[in-house]
Amino acid sequence: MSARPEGWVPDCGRPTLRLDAVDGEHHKTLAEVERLCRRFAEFGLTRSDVIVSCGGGTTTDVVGLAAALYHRGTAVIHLPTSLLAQVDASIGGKTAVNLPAGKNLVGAFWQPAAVLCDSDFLGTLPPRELRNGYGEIARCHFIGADGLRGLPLPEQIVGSVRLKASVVATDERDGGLRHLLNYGHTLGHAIEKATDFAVRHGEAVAIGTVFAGRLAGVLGRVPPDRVAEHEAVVGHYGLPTGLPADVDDAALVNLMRQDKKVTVGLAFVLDGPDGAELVRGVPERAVTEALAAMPRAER
Ligand SMILES: NC(=O)c1ccc[n+]([C@@H]2O[C@H](COP(=O)([O-])OP(=O)(O)OC[C@H]3O[C@@H](n4cnc5c(N)ncnc54)[C@H](O)[C@@H]3O)[C@@H](O)[C@H]2O)c1
Ligand SMILES: [Zn+2]
Repeated sequence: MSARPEGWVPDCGRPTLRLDAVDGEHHKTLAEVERLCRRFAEFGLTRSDVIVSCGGGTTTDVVGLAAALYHRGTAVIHLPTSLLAQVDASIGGKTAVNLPAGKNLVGAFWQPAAVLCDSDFLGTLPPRELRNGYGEIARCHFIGADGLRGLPLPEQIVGSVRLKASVVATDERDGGLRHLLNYGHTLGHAIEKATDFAVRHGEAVAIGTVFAGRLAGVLGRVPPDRVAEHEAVVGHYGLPTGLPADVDDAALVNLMRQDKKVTVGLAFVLDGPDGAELVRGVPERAVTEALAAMPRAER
């Protein structure tokens, strides 16, 4: 959460240090990690203590990395307060900060001792931030949790967390199955970069999910009704289904080539007869064709 004056901290019967985190991508830095660790040391925090993060995904990422590094690993509990952090960022043990060269370039795997998702926090979330979190919930439909539409929000959170936790339990270090969580993310990341992050992550993933369906259709991996289901699911959550007006298809293709899943050519997590899987070496022709057919937001 943004810097605030001293507020209420529950009495846990132990000496407690409360630190105000400064959130947002610009503060997801090693300098912020160092600032926190210095304060931990001044306070006398030991490895048998526990660090509690409370905030959106930028906060759980920074505090999680500080916890991973302090005394080579101190227990951390996350209290995520944005929908995106509840369904995604706080789960799975990835922590990271940004460098000028790119997002999340310095990090560590550090599993939280617990994650407590309290949907009451979401009552103050701006509508666009809420919708942003729905982008990650929407993509769950195609990677193993297809019954979340229409459920009450707490159940959607539980379903998304359960799915992510089960994938991470099978592949904690991102060696294979964890790729599935990147459904919709190849184009999503490209859209974020092409728009200089004016399109929020969850919105970009939503558009990327529609595209993943269309690309799977072009490649003959899924029938037309399954392609249409992508647009229907994303639209159901009130998320954008079309490309932003001003982005150039060729620029998007170039950005997608730089995706970290790619070794050669273009790679996507795509639906198919056996469910979603990572598909490498997707022909550029097919990508261009699917992009050209995407709906576009009006200028
Ligand atoms: N570690 C992972 O596995 C993982 C996964 C997905 C995303 N992430 C990271 O998560 C970050 C995005 O998370 P985010 O969308 O939560 O961003 P964020 O932390 O910037 O929070 C978004 C905005 O919501 C506000 N906010 C948060 N909780 C609020 C509340 N309860 N009421 C009112 N306002 C509130 C914040 O002040 C901020 O302005 C990115 O940096 C991304 O890289 C990490
Ligand atoms: Zn994501």
